[in-house]
Amino acid sequence: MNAIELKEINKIYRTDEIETLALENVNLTIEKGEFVSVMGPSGCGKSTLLNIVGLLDEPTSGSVIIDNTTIGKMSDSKLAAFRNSKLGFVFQSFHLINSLNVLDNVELPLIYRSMSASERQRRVREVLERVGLSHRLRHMPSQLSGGQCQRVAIARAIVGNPEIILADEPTGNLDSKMGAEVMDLLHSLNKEDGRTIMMVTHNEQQARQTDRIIRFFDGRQVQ
Ligand SMILES: Nc1ncnc2c1ncn2[C@@H]1O[C@H](COP(=O)(O)OP(=O)(O)OP(=O)(O)O)[C@@H](O)[C@H]1O
Repeated sequence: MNAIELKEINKIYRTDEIETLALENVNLTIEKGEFVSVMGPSGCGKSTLLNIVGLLDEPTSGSVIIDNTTIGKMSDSKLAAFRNSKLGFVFQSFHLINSLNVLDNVELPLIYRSMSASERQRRVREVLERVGLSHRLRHMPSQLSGGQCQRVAIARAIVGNPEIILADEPTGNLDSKMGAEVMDLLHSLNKEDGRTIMMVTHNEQQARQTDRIIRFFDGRQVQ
């Protein structure tokens, strides 16, 4: 079973003056339960790829298939609901809401689901326990270390129980010890919970610990 399939993906950014071919004929299959790294030099198209897989941007041509559903023309609300149920996002700079405490940040993806408040609270506490932050529920992001912020962000990414986690340089802003903790957590979400993970990274050592490295150069897959 495949979690992610890309077929003949091209992405061209057009402005008045220039056209940039950011992805060229990308074909990619990621199986359910795989942990894959995406590597390549700055500007080679990694973020563009992650945005397309994450349904945050559309390819210029080609097809995107997530969990056996071909993403065609869906209304914005259908697409948002699909994204919300299938995909969890983790970013380099955490993207937490600074004015909300840990509990409220993690609850956000559940707000639009038909779920009772008590069920939401139960689920939020469960995932915060999963990432080892049960003792920091009422802290604000500014009162947490970088590694803790990223663990809150991971809890938020998994609270809706998505099968796929997309991580864009998840340890890029962390020192090596905190980075290793975050990587351990991602590996356990993959091995123990069976989630598919696609991670962009510049860290060769972390990439080698994943099942497969996909390398890009100049918008093309090189192996
Ligand atoms: N909105 C945009 N408009 C025009 N060109 C863009 C846009 N976004 C990205 N590009 C171009 O597309 C190419 C791929 O960019 P992308 O951000 O995907 O690279 P990247 O591999 O993620 O780089 P980095 O490692 O530096 O984050 C680059 O040449 C970039 O300049």
